[in-house]
Amino acid sequence: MASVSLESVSKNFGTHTVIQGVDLRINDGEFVVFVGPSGCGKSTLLRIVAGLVAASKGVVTIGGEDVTDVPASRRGVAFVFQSYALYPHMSVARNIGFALETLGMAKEAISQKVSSVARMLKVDHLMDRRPRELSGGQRQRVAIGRALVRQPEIFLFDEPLSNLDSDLRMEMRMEIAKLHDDLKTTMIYVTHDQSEAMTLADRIVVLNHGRIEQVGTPRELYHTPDNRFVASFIGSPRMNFLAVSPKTGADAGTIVGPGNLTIAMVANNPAGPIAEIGIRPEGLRLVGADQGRITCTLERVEDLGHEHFAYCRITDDTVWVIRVAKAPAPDLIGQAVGLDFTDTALFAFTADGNRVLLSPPAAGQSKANER
Ligand SMILES: Nc1ncnc2c1ncn2[C@@H]1O[C@H](COP(=O)(O)OP(=O)(O)OP(=O)(O)O)[C@@H](O)[C@H]1O
Repeated sequence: MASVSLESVSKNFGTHTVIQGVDLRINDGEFVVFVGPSGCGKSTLLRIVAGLVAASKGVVTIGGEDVTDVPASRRGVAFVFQSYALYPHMSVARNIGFALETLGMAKEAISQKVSSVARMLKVDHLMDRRPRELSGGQRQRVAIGRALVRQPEIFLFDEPLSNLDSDLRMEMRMEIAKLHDDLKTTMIYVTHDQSEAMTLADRIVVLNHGRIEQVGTPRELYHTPDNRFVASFIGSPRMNFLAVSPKTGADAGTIVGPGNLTIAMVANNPAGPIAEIGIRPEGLRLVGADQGRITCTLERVEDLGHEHFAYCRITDDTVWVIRVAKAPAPDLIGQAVGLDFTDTALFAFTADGNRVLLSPPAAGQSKANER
């Protein structure tokens, strides 16, 4: 096991800066997931840790040792790619054991290690097959087996499950979580998939334009995002937002918005005026037109079986999504409805996207339950 630290790491490809001054410490045995929009630099950052891409600036440390100039093969890391990258002409057994062959390990020892890894990953009945004779899930298990057999200090996964269908993804996700529980090896994992990030990670790193927006546990990011970017990125369906105007003068201490919305707030917030509020789909309740705190038009309902999503138009360019347990009556579509919520469900943001508190935290309240 090993810790990883990145200090002021940047990467340029020509004039294009892809990673900008990243500082990050990953603890021994931790499972850290990188998320962020396409092209934000997740894979590049992972490759910098692996040594497959050289940082333009900064220092990479693994297990306390500066490895910035150490080649990938001597960093004690194993990489699992989205594309599996198996050797097509080799059997499953040779694919898994090949790295040990190149190290010059004795045949008998390789065979024992390969068998034990193959049993663990449930591919021991496929040892003589070639990769083309395997399903996507089986190929990914072999790719993980190939990494596992080397007993690396750190596992790096770059979207390992994105070629699999949703059932297999779920199954493999549970197996990767179990692997981490059993081995307790440091793992860094890149994904586009929210549920993978939320369920696998000890901590999630949210990247945007090559910078870290926030690092935290899945719960911290969901309940106490630092800014609008993280608030909108974490959560599916995403948080609802609405532009609002804080009142001044005699009415200071209230925000007003469309649909007769009025919200009490701290007057003269030191971080700057509140420009936008946010609320998650489960923080809203659909009620009668004149019973809610905001009036809107019910436009559409999606039925997912166990839950429903109602889409309500608040203004010409704002539609909110509400998670409802029971589908509203079909004749309500196109009609005015009300939305109710408590202030504790609200998030507030300044015009430059920083999150601010609507009311001062109660004495002794921690960041984890701050809203
Ligand atoms: N070898 C390279 N040469 C030039 N530009 C590159 C190279 N590798 C990556 N990039 C650019 O760096 C940026 C970040 O790419 P990267 O693959 O790290 O993003 P990502 O967040 O993993 O994206 P995705 O989620 O789409 O896989 C992109 O703009 C990409 O085009």
